[in-house]
Amino acid sequence: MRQAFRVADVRAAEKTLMVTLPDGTLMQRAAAGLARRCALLLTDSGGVYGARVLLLVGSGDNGGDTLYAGALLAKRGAQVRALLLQPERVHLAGLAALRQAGGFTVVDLPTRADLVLDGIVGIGASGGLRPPAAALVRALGGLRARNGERAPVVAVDVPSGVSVDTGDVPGDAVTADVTVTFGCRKPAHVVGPAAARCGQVELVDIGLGPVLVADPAVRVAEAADIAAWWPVPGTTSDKYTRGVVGLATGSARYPGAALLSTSGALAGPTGMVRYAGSAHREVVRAHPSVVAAPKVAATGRVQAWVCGSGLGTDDGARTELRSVLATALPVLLDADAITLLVGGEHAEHLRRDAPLVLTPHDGEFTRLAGEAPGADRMAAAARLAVWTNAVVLLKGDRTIVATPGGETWANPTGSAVLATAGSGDVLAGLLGSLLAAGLPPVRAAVAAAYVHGLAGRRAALDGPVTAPDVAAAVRPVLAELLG
Ligand SMILES: NC(=O)C1=CN([C@@H]2O[C@H](COP(=O)(O)OP(=O)(O)OC[C@H]3O[C@@H](n4cnc5c(N)ncnc54)[C@H](OP(=O)(O)O)[C@@H]3O)[C@@H](O)[C@H]2O)[C@@H](O)CC1
Ligand SMILES: Nc1ncnc2c1ncn2[C@@H]1O[C@H](COP(=O)(O)OP(=O)(O)O)[C@@H](O)[C@H]1O
Repeated sequence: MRQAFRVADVRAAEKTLMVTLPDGTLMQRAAAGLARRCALLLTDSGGVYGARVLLLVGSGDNGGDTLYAGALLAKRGAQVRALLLQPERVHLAGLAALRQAGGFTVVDLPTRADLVLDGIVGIGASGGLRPPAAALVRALGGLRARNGERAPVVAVDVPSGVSVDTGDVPGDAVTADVTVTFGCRKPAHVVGPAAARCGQVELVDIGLGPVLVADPAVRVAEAADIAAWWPVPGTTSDKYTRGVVGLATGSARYPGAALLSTSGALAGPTGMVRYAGSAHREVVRAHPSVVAAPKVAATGRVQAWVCGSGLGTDDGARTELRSVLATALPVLLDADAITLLVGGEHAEHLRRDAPLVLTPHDGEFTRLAGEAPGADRMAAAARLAVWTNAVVLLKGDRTIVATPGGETWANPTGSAVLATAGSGDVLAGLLGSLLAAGLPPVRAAVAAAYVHGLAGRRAALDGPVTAPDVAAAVRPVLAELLG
């Protein structure tokens, strides 16, 4: 598992560490790691010696890191130029080091650079980039490297222009090929549109770890976590002990949602899938292993329910939702079931002891919460989790999972190809299967989003992706993940 920390917690850790270290030590560590990564990039694209390196230098310590890293590259023979955003407030020792190593300053953006280091702002930024910095960022696209392509950009700590604690991108911002960050990841590296601006994120150890005692702002699961959590059958398992998931999904209007949620559930770890709803005949025809009935009330025992995908919002749908919420089982509410919660009609059922998981997209979130997720998606998901006492999976490019207890996760495997009708139904079925197999709801949500994202990526290898392709790709993804 990876973790990302808020700026205030990083600052506190830095302060603790600085007490025991000579001045400037952390900046030297940061700059050394940064220069190492830049040298590797340049080596891959024709060598460090003679390469043209452009430093964009703001007036804070982020600019200081950049100048020292530039000095190290200049010592290795790179032609290093620094464009200072506020020359009167530049990090003086950093500039002296650069000059001493043979680098110098320029006042205009050159037309050629083999590598650009973005040291305009780091974690000290507040608000969107100010006009001079924003104009510079806009002009970067015109820079060409020695191979004639767009000049590669390394962001120092974070791409300038992103909101570090929320992952929002409020205006112009750098789009980096690589982001070299120091001490720990920050939320902007893993959530929101900022994450996509970072390119490959590389962490330089500056010794912050032991003094970073705060809870992480957000966690990110890795393949090993998912493999360790994913339930697998043992020698004594039978179809019931593996868990049975119930699906109250689909309707006469949306029979496809029934089929897709079933496909998702069948790819999960349970030993049986029971379907309850008007599409019961279609479901059994397509998936003979499913045990189907027309209603929740007529369905045999299950260990968790998925309700809502394509269910509709009529009285029949209301009845099914009520039946599911009245059980003492874990319940996942998706799509129309979330819409049915609006107005508080089912409020008394939400105060249940058994786990509840909600999987809204932005529209459903807005309907239920009364406001859009906005710029801070982590905070928005966390608020809804507390308000509903549910684990909330807020869908998107970096799907967020938030618990009522304050834990937040960001999914790293998302892919825009998942933005296709019915892929959420597949996710709901898969997540429900994990719940029924006994996984704690937060792990079920994190694992389902992770595998669903990988399935989207895998399906995309064969061309344009539809929801059935995503469901079909879950199995090969799991085969690889679980070895
Ligand atoms: N923490 C650690 O462990 C370590 C941290 N390290 C490094 O320190 C960095 C943080 O440095 P920092 O605190 O000096 O802030 P930084 O990001 O350079 O920004 C401040 C400058 O930006 C300006 N500015 C602000 N907002 C702006 C905007 N919207 N648009 C334009 N300008 C804006 C602001 O101007 P002012 O508001 O003062 O007018 C001020 O001049 C961190 O990211 C990492 O690289 C490493 O050296 C080692 C260990
Ligand atoms: N731009 C995007 N990038 C990555 N994933 C996305 C994007 N847009 C949607 N998704 C994912 O696709 C799925 C869509 O779910 P949903 O909106 O419920 O679709 P449907 O209701 O049609 O099944 C979710 O898992 C969501 O996270």
